[in-house]
Amino acid sequence: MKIAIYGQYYKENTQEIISKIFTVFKNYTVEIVFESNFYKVIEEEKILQQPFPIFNSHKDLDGSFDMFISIGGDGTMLRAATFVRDKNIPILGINAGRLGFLATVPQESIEKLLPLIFEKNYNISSRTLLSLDYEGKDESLDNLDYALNEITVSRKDTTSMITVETRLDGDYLNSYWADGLIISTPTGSTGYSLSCGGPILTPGANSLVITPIAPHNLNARPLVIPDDTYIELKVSSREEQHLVSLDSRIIAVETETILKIQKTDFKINLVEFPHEKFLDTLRKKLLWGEDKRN
Ligand SMILES: NC(=O)c1ccc[n+]([C@@H]2O[C@H](COP(=O)([O-])OP(=O)(O)OC[C@H]3O[C@@H](n4cnc5c(N)ncnc54)[C@H](O)[C@@H]3O)[C@@H](O)[C@H]2O)c1
Ligand SMILES: Nc1ncnc2c1ncn2[C@@H]1O[C@H](COP(=O)(O)OP(=O)(O)OP(=O)(O)O)[C@@H](O)[C@H]1O
Repeated sequence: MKIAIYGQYYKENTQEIISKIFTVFKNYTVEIVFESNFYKVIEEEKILQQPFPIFNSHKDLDGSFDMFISIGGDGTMLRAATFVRDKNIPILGINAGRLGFLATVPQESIEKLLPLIFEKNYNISSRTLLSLDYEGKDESLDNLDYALNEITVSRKDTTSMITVETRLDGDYLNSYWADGLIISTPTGSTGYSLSCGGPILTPGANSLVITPIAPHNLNARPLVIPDDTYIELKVSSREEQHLVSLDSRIIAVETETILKIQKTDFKINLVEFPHEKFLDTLRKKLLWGEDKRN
């Protein structure tokens, strides 16, 4: 099995996590390839007993890889998706972070759960993504014009609200007067959208959520729409530019630009183990099980 390993940070517990992974791997035939920046740091820390091959960018990943292991929190998982892109390589998230909604394997369970990938005892949770297009698209996007969690428009360099004219399949929906607007996938529904009052969607729901950020149209509420809807947003503002975010990445765009948002034709596959399924994560991470009355 050929496995890519990626992490954004080296912290005091990274060595222990890598050592647990290697303890499992030594029982199987595994070809390990590290992401180059992560490899540089762990080499400096001298925790590897032999050299390993590296990959530098998404271009170095191909169909020969069976699995992509992300060591970190949800932010690292979002970055992992930018390496994997449309390559269909399943991503397994080891949670070295805090919440770990997407990175579902706790450090303590590495030795128990990792062997399951070799026994093929896991499910794939396919996640919908959103793509962004507009005339004069920013080159800095470097083809990273899609989001696993959400695409958001928001105000820039002003405390004044922006107006977000919104069309669904060409039909006028509303002009939100707000700090911004979130278009969220089911995956992103437990992220920013949730903080703004949006509903939680299970990963398999074929829907998207449009959630305004602090709307002054007090009647405006989060709206669930089919995920094959073609969404157009046009922001008006006192400023010349507004912000557009795709997950953790952010760019400035001229106001009055028509932003075209739709579902991508590929998905990101997350590895899901028994007992670490979405519904378990909901109860554990959003503390639903903490109400002692039931
Ligand atoms: N007010 C908010 O809630 C708010 C504001 C901005 C961004 N975000 C979220 O943060 C994401 C970017 O992550 P980052 O690491 O760069 O920022 P960050 O460091 O500010 O982390 C944001 C938090 O959101 C959590 N998170 C991310 N994706 C999630 C998901 N799908 N379900 C549940 N929780 C999730 C992370 O665990 C982390 O605790 C964005 O995609 C957005 O969803 C949330
Ligand atoms: N490779 C790693 N080794 C050890 N700890 C890590 C590693 N990557 C991340 N962490 C820890 O997790 C924290 C958060 O990481 P990350 O930015 O990936 O997630 P996040 O978006 O903040 O989400 P979460 O709430 O899940 O932590 C880091 O500040 C660090 O403490």
